[in-house]
Amino acid sequence: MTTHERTAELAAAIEAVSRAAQVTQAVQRELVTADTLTKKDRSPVTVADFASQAVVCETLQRHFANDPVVGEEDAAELRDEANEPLRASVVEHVQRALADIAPATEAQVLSWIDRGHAEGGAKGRFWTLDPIDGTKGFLRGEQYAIALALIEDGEIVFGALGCPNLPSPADEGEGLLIVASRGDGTWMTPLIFEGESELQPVHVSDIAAAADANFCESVESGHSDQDQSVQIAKKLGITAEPVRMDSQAKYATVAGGSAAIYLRLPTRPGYREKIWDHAAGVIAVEEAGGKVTDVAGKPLEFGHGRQLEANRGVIATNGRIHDAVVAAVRDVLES
Ligand SMILES: Nc1ncnc2c1ncn2[C@@H]1O[C@H](COP(=O)(O)O)[C@@H](OP(=O)(O)O)[C@H]1O
Ligand SMILES: [Mg+2]
Ligand SMILES: [Mg+2]
Ligand SMILES: [Mg+2]
Repeated sequence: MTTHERTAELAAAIEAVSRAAQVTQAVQRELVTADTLTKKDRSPVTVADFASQAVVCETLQRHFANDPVVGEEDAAELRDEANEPLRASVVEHVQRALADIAPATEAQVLSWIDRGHAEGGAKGRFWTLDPIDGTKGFLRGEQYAIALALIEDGEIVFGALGCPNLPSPADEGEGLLIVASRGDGTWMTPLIFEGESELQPVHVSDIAAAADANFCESVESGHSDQDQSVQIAKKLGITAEPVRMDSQAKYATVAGGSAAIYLRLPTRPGYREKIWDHAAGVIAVEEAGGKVTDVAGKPLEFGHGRQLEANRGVIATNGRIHDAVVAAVRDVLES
């Protein structure tokens, strides 16, 4: 990183996300089997989700005791007597991930998960956490992310996005970790590494014509309208097939320049995007030189609580082609 601001946040976030990734990768190795998909068994991702949130919240609490966390999960379901086996599995994975810190008790694990209950809002400082973004990708053994961002007075100022199944930028280590700090830039490093790793700067693609873009979108047609995206791509003269991937790995892909467009087109009018599904990815793209708005071309507003109440959908681009993409989206959505 080039400046000396937010170095404490950087250290805490790297620790939190890489510890959480150790947990999610262990769960994927040990609990996700060929049967998981065919039996529609969601228990592995449930264990990984809760354990990841516990580990990130413990780490944040150790570094920034007073910072609230707006996390996707809470422990209510885990406290249910019927869920004793699930709870035991979560506690065991958290204990392993924090073995060098302290022997964690069940009560502590549940209380760390519950630290994610904050409401967010327009004033003050809070973290937002998606302990596993792309739960469907996790179960398929495809892309998922651990997404953590810091918001101050409604503005994202720092983000860390761990993508265990994206390629590492080094021979050492597994997975990709993207970090971004407002006004400073975006960097990448191996997500899990032995020894010291360098942060390398990340930049968006420099294409100037939308027709030359690769675009990415969700694997899930229920999360983003894939019929409309075909029409938008056609209008822009894009001939490349869409790159479909789960999670905020899409933002990482735009930040790193492998794609110049990420489209998320509303599938139903009532849905509101969640802040933890976007904050870390948005700052990664913006600080890499790109631009992010909603489908109407308005900036995303992170100061309205747990949801993006003032926005619909998302358009992320390399910046240079943003206006052309917004215009094409408007034409298709209005037709
Ligand atoms: N109808 C909908 N429209 C848009 N996003 C939705 C949605 N229903 C669920 N999601 C969100 O889509 C996220 C995954 O995004 P993607 O499809 O890009 O991988 C989910 O995050 P989780 O997997 O953390 O629950 C969930 O919050
Ligand atoms: Mg999510
Ligand atoms: Mg999630
Ligand atoms: Mg979810």
